[in-house]
Amino acid sequence: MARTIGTVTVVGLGLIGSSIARAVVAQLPDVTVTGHDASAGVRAEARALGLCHRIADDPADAVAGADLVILAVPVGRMAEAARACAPGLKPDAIISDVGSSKSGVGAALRAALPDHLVIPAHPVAGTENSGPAAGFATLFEGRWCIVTPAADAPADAVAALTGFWQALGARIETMDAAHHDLVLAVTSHLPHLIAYTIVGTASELEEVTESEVIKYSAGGFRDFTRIAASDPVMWRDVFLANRDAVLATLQRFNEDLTVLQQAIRRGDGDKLEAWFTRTRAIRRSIIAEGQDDPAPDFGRKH
Ligand SMILES: NC(=O)C1=CN([C@@H]2O[C@H](COP(=O)(O)OP(=O)(O)OC[C@H]3O[C@@H](n4cnc5c(N)ncnc54)[C@H](O)[C@@H]3O)[C@@H](O)[C@H]2O)C=CC1
Ligand SMILES: O=C(O)C(=O)Cc1ccc(O)cc1
Repeated sequence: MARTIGTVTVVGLGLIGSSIARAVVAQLPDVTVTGHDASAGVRAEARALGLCHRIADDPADAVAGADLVILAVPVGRMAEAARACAPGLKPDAIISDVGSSKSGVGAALRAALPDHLVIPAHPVAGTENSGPAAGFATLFEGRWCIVTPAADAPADAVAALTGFWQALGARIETMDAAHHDLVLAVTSHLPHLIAYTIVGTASELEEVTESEVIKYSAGGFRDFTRIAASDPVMWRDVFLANRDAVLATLQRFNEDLTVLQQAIRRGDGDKLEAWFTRTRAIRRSIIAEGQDDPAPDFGRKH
């Protein structure tokens, strides 16, 4: 018989956890959602916002009876969150997460819960904001959710988890955790590192006063400041967890940056123009395939 998910517990009620809770309430009227957060202040805020059917103070109590438990805490906190839930878990519960890196998180969760089924996942959707008030029910609509099951994960459980994310509006891709980490190092982690770098560099340049940074930040720099406002704890953990893939990607990036630096120094306009023509074609092909951001202004609206 196909697995059904009637009760879900979300552990960690920040941007992503609160968005899951809101989306379940909005999209899955037959599913009961319970929430827990280690912070008493966040639990109080979640209660005031009416995010879940129930908010539990104790993690083991929160997961009692849950068919699906989703850990939505920073990557470096996943294992301790799982251990705190362990005494209350149903033997056949599916344990999943939303962490931005997958190999290390999967290994940590399986080590923390050796007798339970762990199916890691990553909704590739978010904003630079954090906390329970920042979430919204439509966050996952039209966005990818990458699921990284172990090769021997039961098919009915994988289908139940992917069906859950599809019900929240997500598109599903299944891949190996190591491949996920390499892809996301390029498409998400490196861009965040570049944004953190460029905003820090600009503020440290003595001739550019802080007021000038603000005054002239209407262009591309403004987009970098949005990304560089992302949660420091979350991103510290992502870079520590996805160290190898980020360092490999950064090596390639530095080599390419040196090529462009050399072209500028040598006055090699052909090289620069050819490079920029190629990158423009990449952007245009992404748009032609309908792969561009379905909500381009989402970061500013919420
Ligand atoms: N922010 C984003 O755009 C995205 C984030 N992610 C991933 O989602 C996860 C959560 O990120 P956000 O929701 O943005 O963070 P957030 O900072 O908004 O929320 C995290 C929450 O986890 C709670 N928490 C920390 N340790 C805990 C523990 N041991 N037990 C219970 N609660 C605990 C915190 O009190 C906080 O309320 C991270 O793993 C991140 O990598 C995934 C996709 C997008
Ligand atoms: O705000 C942005 O531009 C993002 O890139 C959001 C984001 C952050 C982390 C993820 O793992 C997935 C999406």
